[in-house]
Amino acid sequence: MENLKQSILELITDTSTNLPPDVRRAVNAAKVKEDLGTRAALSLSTIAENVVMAEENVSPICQDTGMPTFEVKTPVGVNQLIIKQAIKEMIAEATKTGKLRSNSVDSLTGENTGDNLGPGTPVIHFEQWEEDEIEIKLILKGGGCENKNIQYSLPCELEGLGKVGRNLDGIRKCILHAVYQAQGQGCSAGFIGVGIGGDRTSGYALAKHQLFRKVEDVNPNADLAALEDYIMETANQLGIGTMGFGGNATLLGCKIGVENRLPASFFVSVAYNCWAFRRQGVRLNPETGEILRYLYKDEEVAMDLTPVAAADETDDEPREVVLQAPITEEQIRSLKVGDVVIINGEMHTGRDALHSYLMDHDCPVDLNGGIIYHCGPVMMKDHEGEWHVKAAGPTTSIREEPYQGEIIKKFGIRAVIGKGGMGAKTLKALNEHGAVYLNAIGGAAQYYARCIKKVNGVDFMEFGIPEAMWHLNVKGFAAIVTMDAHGNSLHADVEKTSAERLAQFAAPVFK
Ligand SMILES: O=C(O)C[C@H](O)C(=O)O
Ligand code: SF4
Repeated sequence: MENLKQSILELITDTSTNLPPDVRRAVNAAKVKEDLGTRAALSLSTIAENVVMAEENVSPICQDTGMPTFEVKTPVGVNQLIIKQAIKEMIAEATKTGKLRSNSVDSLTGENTGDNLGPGTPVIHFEQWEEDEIEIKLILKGGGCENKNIQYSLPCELEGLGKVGRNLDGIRKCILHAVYQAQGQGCSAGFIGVGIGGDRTSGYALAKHQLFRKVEDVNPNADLAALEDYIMETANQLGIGTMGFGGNATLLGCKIGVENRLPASFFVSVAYNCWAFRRQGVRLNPETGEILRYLYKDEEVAMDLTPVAAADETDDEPREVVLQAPITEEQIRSLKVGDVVIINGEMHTGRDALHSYLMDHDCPVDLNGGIIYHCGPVMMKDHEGEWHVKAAGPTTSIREEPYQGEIIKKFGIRAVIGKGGMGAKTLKALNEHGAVYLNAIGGAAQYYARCIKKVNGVDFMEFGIPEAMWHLNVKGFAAIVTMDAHGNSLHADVEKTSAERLAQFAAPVFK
């Protein structure tokens, strides 16, 4: 097994940095579905560019490299302990070289282990099989989309859809609702794996397992194949679109599996995966551990980089405004939902640990007129001790909803950058204190890392790399105003219209 470790490291690196061909085909097809010049089409363009950059730089597609989850199958006689040890060592190695973000956090103390190892991480499932080769599959599913997983216990009642019975039509309603409730927060357009039956634990495991099916494969069960087709057709009529900006491409894949259940239980479990659908697999020689072939590399697929809107093709080109930090209240009040802003100057990262801390502490830097970026980057230190950004896309902002309004007020913040939008409390604070919410493209971690010209400093390293407060000098950082200082929220609008559309699918479809 002299090649085992190298093979596992290659698998981890490839999974994190190189989007598989079936996923690329789905993203390319989504771009064709969107109208030229729309926010959704522009976002898909950025996503495509980001995928190319990640492959070229051999760097993470998204900064959240997720919970590494391995599914390993071994022939009888192969020592699984050796494989387990090699996986752990190579996870730590890939973290050291910036292919993975340090993502393993002690749930009680909040301490980041720094090497992606700890109780429960990485996740490794072993199985024995009759075949001669070793198979290792890996999925890197980020936390933002993981948070949008949902489990339904039937029968139930769902707003807009009415009664949900223990039958195929009830399952249909749950899946549509699952896509609706994710909105853009799990970095739509997304993929879903659905598990029907099982118990609460095995139902979710089944749902996640469906994500290992190729995007294009057809369900062998005719009823489920019909349901998958129906969901693909219908979910894309909800109008949520890429990043929840509205649009025609909301769901890129739907795979449904079924297991038996207990008489008292009927679960429908849905695993939501963002567009940055990073999963790969290899077959290994059981003697040497060398890679015989990859499982999800049927052909090379280039990302569609054709421009979505030439300047003269659309009449209502979004207004582009250049902002230099610190920003004045007057500048902020002149912005409207839909404007594109290009930011130059300093911004500060801050996410869950920082927001909670700032509620009852001072801030080490002056945030007056400043910009907070909801971001947990991948960072590397060079030999001179200087920090470099390896990946830096936005994180889901709604988690900071309990704090954001008060933090804006307390520190005089003028702009909050994140993804997925925020709620009514923040919208009110934006209006009262003269601030805006800017949506960056989730998952576009290479695209944004390129805009960061210098790391000015860092505070709160004790929170761990993703949660620390990084002070970043940026140039040409583009984002879209999706909540302005006048009470307008694109997110509230899309949520309302998609809820209305969801309700149109209440009538029974399957017997
Ligand atoms: O943790 C992150 O950086 C992002 C997360 O995956 C999210 O989608 O919110
Ligand atoms: S930021 Fe978006 S693309 Fe990245 S892991 Fe989270 S949900 Fe996925």
